[in-house]
Amino acid sequence: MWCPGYDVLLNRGHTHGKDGSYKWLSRQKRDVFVKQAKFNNWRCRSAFKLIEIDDKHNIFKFGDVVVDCGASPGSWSQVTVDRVNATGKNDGPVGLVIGIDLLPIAPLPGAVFLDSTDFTDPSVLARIEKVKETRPFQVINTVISDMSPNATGIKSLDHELSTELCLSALKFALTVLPRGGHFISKLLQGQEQKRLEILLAKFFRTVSVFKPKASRLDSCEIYLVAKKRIMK
Ligand SMILES: C[S@@+](CC[C@H](N)C(=O)[O-])C[C@H]1O[C@@H](n2cnc3c(N)ncnc32)[C@H](O)[C@@H]1O
Repeated sequence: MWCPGYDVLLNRGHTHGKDGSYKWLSRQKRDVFVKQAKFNNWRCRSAFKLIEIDDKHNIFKFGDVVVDCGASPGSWSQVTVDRVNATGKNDGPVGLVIGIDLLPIAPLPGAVFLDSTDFTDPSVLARIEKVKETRPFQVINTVISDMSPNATGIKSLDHELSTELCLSALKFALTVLPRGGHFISKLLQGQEQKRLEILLAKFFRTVSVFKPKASRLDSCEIYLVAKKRIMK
């Protein structure tokens, strides 16, 4: 999905004050993805990561049901709602996004949010099943997870905590996904990455590692993209 300014990755890093003097901008202010997210009404810059992932890997289809783990403030859910709903056709397929997060999430048409909810809580599956009472659906086509642990700053520990979140999303995905379903998860890189890739390859036809341009270069996050669930 192209949007104005999207390809402009470099910024000068400074602006001029009223008196013509140089003023250095904070990283947030000179970040083109932050500006572009505001322009496009995405709730945060993370939206562009999912846009890149889906543009490259063709994950979402009209009518899909997607579970978004770690959904707050909701930009991945916004992108997903856009991509699973046929636009301009009243009789087009209607998709659904079910977002879960520890934090509150502002309502979004096309999505149902279970906020203030720990995704690792065993009751989550039952709560998602309950969504069917108000928004009936047949299957969950894709599970996406952008869950991040509270960073400790200790790289190996952050990796361990991120691996646990990735594994809990995978366990859920393997419980709910039908043959052909897809799974995307953030991972803070570290020694378990290869083992996770090997594990994913047992359950999905293709597994790739993706670092979106919108992901900060100094961040050790990558995304594992596992396509087409295999049923043995
Ligand atoms: C990077 S943010 C997600 C941003 C989101 N993808 C978006 O585009 O708006 C990571 C989120 O993971 C959530 N999270 C971390 N651990 C979680 C858990 N155990 N259960 C639910 N959410 C969790 C955090 O609360 C945080 O909101």
